[in-house]
Amino acid sequence: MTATPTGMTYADYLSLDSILTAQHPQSSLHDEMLFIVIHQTKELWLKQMLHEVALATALVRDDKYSEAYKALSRVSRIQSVMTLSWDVLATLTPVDYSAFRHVLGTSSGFQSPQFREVEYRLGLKDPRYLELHEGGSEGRARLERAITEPSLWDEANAALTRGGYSVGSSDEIRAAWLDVYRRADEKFELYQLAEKLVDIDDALASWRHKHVLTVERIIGMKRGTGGSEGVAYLASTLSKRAFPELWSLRTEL
Ligand code: HEM
Ligand SMILES: N[C@@H](CC(=O)c1ccccc1NC=O)C(=O)O
Repeated sequence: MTATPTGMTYADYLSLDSILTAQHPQSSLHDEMLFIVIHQTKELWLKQMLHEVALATALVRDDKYSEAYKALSRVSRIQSVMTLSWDVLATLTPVDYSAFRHVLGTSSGFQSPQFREVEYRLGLKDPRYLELHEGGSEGRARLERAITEPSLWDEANAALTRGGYSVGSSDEIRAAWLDVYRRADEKFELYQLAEKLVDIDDALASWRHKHVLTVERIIGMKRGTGGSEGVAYLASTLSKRAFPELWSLRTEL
């Protein structure tokens, strides 16, 4: 292989010096490295998901549906990889995790601004989670923007309005999407958009299921480091839906 004319190397391009020196285990225990790498990988995938969701939201706003489907399909494939990665973490045994769990202090997935931003950008805007992020921090500022700006679901419903539907209440939103599903042949652009959104909600629920199952496998019914009840709290999030009307309308089909 010849060098590129710019002199750019693999290590330069990927900032390997930064990312491969960013693992700082707080114990000398072997398995803590796995815990760190799994979580750092997750944050990189969340970053890519936010990048795709932002693009898809703008494309839906501009009625560029087939380009939006590409970004949305990529989001659900990333979610599949994240769900599969629970199987790697499940090799961490309860005894091996409890040996270093104390170094985590009160840190927790609760404090991941990117996870919450994904929820907010999709349309799941629960303001109670804002308080978990320190006022004035970069994460808090991002979440405040995300909760204010139109979500992917807001833009999908705005597309319905442009298509002549009225979407003032949840009942109207469900009735409008129900009509799209019943007339999928004519309304194929909106119909396909809706099914891409269901793919994402479905994949998010699968990720949540695997999280709660893996957590029960590793810490049983212990409380979470973030202060929640643990498994009971995570189980309570399983019914969350970013696009609830796309689920409830199915009873009518
Ligand atoms: C040993 C492994 C893990 C355990 C025992 C665990 C446990 C928990 C618990 C108990 C909570 C509730 C908050 C709390 O009280 O701390 C939580 C929240 C969370 N965890 Fe984990 N977790 C683990 C690994 C992971 C991994 C690998 C990810 C991401 C890939 C993750 C992402 C999250 C997120 C995003 C939340 C917030 C969820 C929400 O509010 O809906 N966790 N985790
Ligand atoms: N809540 C977990 C700890 C945990 O999940 C965590 C702690 C620090 C950094 C990342 C974590 N996991 C979720 O993103 C526990 O209760 O053991």
